[in-house]
Amino acid sequence: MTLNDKRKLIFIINPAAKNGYSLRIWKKLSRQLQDIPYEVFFTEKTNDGANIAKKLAMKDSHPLLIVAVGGDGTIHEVINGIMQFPHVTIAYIPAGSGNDFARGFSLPTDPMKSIEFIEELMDFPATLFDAGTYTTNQGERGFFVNSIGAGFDALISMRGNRSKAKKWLNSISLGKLVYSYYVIKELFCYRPTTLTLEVDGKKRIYDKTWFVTISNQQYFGGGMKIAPHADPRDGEFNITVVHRLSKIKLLFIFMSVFWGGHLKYKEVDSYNGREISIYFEQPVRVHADGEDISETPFYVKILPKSWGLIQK
Ligand SMILES: Nc1ncnc2c1ncn2[C@@H]1O[C@H](COP(=O)(O)OP(=O)(O)OP(=O)(O)O)[C@@H](O)[C@H]1O
Repeated sequence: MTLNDKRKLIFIINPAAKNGYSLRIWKKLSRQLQDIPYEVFFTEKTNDGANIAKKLAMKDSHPLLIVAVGGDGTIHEVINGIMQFPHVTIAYIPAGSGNDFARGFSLPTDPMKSIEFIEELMDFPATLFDAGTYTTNQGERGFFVNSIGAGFDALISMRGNRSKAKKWLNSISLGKLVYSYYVIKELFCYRPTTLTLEVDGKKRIYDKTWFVTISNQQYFGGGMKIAPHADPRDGEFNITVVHRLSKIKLLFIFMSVFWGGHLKYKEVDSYNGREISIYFEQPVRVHADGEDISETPFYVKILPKSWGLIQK
């Protein structure tokens, strides 16, 4: 890279992530950045992260380093904005409640440590990672980098994200309690249904399915190791299906996901794939990187080494 090719540094900040923690972190970070030129943009509502990133990428063909500051929802939006713009590289400062992106891509979870290595490595070659692309029957399209999933987990994630209680529980660092509440509540109402997957041309049918998760990296749900064998650089997804089990056993297996112990149960199936169609007999909710997007059916495909991240 020549001097002219040095990346322009741009921050996109979600000031609302983790109930304002993100904005407090940014105030600290900006003091550290006093000698470096940069531009900064703040999101105001859902999807601003993607729209701001896309506008910047389209406007400027100079190499850009866009640093997302916020939670998993923020990095999800920013990456959606820059996919297919190879002159844009991504960096990330974790300032949300879940931190699955930081865990899954081996980034420090401490924002101050993150800014130090971003400053140090901002003009070095980026590491290229896989992403997934999805298309639903309703016509929604987009990208994901952590995981996409349908069924019980997507319903919990939608209920939790929309919950008003999450805001004030986040302010006392107990935001995750909201999800535990909805797990127990929905457990009594949820009706598992038949899932048909077509994975790289091969059909697989699962009756009484609770959920399917298609993972690019290991973590989801704020630190649960749903896909211990997923690797975001291997050109494949790791698929996890949980089916045919009682509510009590689901709770037990659910807890074992925190250390990846769920794979030993016969009701949990796990294998790799690149191109997958997902159909449930009764439509169920779908999340992409923990954000509610639509309902089934939908189709996903791996995009190997399709975006660059500054990584230590
Ligand atoms: N200024 C804003 N005010 C309110 N919501 C915003 C604002 N900017 C962005 N958002 C929305 O906030 C939502 C949550 O953001 P994000 O996921 O980054 O934080 P979080 O929920 O605290 O963290 P995590 O997803 O890691 O648990 C996103 O869906 C995003 O679209």
